[in-house]
Amino acid sequence: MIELKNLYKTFFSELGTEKQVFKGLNFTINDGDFITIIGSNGAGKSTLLNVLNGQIIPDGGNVILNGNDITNVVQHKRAKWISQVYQNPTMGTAPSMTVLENLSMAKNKGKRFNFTFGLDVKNIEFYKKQLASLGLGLENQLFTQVGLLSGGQRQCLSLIMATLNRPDILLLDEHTAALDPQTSKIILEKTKEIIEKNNITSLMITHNMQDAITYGNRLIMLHAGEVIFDIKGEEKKKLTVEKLLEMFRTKDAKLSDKDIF
Ligand SMILES: Nc1ncnc2c1ncn2[C@@H]1O[C@H](COP(=O)(O)OP(=O)(O)OP(=O)(O)O)[C@@H](O)[C@H]1O
Repeated sequence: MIELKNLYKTFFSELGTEKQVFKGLNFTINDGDFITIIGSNGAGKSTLLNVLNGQIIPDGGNVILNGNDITNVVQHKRAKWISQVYQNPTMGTAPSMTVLENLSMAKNKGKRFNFTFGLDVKNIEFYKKQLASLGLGLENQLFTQVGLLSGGQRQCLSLIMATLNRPDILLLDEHTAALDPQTSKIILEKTKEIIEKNNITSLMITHNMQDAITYGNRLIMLHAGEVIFDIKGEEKKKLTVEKLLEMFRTKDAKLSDKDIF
């Protein structure tokens, strides 16, 4: 279980303006939750993931993982339990290394560097099986440099790499937003399969409301750094885009549709 307790975070721009993103956010993530996160630009979605992965240390409040306070644990130490796939397919993989080398590196994450990691031949069949299940031909490109792959292939590889060692928490920051609809669907389905099969606690940011409804057991909407909707279980299963929009419109007359798109 992850508890975010009374979180505060303010950013200061170079021009001296300040942006208070969180002002006392409380939020609990249960083991096995697959939470989709929607909300307008600047609502605090990425900041929330960055507080979880340790890239951003909050100004106030605590991040508690299974009863342990990890608020000030640095990002590289959290990488043992937390994996992330980013929107940009160029992040999360090393372009000048081959697919096999990237996979080997991910498999050995957190272990001491050793000079044979680039020759992880014993796992080739395992990697091939993982890649073949995507249906994008990556299993035949183990010795191709990652920089030569398409964005979709690279994002698939990032997903496989992020989940090879079954992280405790998987963070997905609009990881299919830069892909064509067909590839996006393939990766979302694979994401769902990996998460469900391994029961990985996951948070996925998306601007696609239908995807937010289709995937996961829980949907939250962030607005101005607050969770204004937290929809779970049966209620989530019955949700439609129209219902969600209606809930949003009736929540606060000051909000408009542009606040969620
Ligand atoms: N490092 C930073 N320095 C200054 N301001 C920042 C920084 N990171 C985020 N912000 C500001 O904090 C606010 C929240 O940003 P965040 O990236 O969390 O929003 P978001 O909900 O993910 O938005 P989007 O949908 O556009 O990605 C925004 O106004 C953003 O400009």
